[in-house]
Amino acid sequence: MLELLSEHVCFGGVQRFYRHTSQSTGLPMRFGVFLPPAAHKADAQVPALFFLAGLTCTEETFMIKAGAQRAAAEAGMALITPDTSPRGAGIEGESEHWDFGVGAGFYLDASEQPWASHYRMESYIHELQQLVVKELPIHPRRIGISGHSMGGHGALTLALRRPDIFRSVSAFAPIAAPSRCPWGIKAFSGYLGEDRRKWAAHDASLLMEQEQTPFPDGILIDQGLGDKFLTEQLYPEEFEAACINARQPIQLRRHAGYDHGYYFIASFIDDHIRFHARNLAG
Ligand SMILES: N[C@@H](CCC(=O)N[C@@H](CS)C(=O)NCC(=O)O)C(=O)O
Repeated sequence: MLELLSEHVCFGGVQRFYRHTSQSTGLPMRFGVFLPPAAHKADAQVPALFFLAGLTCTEETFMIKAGAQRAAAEAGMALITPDTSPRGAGIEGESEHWDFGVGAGFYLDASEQPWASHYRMESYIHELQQLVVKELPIHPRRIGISGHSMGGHGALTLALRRPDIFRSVSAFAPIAAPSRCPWGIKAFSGYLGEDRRKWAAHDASLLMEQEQTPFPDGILIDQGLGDKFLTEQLYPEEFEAACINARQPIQLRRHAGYDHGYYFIASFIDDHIRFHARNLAG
């Protein structure tokens, strides 16, 4: 059951925000949807791009800051923006850190208490995918996924774990080797415990080592070279090397001067929308 929170006409399509009760997290969750003009036609089923945002963000951040709606309207593509964590779980200290807990769900299902009951963001994204396909004019199999930073980690890992659902994948400045960076180590220790075998199932570079070209149309990653988190937290070169070993086509574009923020994302989002539109056309 979807509760419409707001609706705005945008580039001939419509920007909406919804709330619903999630079985996966056991809590009310919010998400954003942009439907392009092509979705207004009778019996329309448009392709959709899930965009997973990064640490401290909400379902609104990408919709407000990336300026993606113009290209999505032109490409006839829906945009779906989930929140970045459950909210209101009532776990002591869940809002104390900006890189763990609220706003930092890392798109995985926690196995450790007190997080395991509500912090189930991987299951939630799958629940949301099924919900939007059922309730909105979205094609059930033409679904792509992208994301930024923690959301780039989410996009790469969810796509690698379920390439049958997410048929096209890209990322901006992803946390590409979380098992070896401070953000990833903190999140994986807290949500998954200390057994590093569990971590490997949620680490894009380690997952890619076990793969054989899951995305023959390629993976697109953009990375700003002025990104203050690049050296300590992101490691896109590790994911690139794993792709080359697995014969997975990858385009890792390195952009001089661009930082980690949404001015960088806004500069290249149109390329990502067109990349996914091409991959999901068939
Ligand atoms: N609060 C952090 C930064 C958090 C941050 O940069 N978040 C990124 C994702 S990892 C983001 O998209 N923030 C929202 C924005 O830039 O509008 C700091 O103090 O360095």
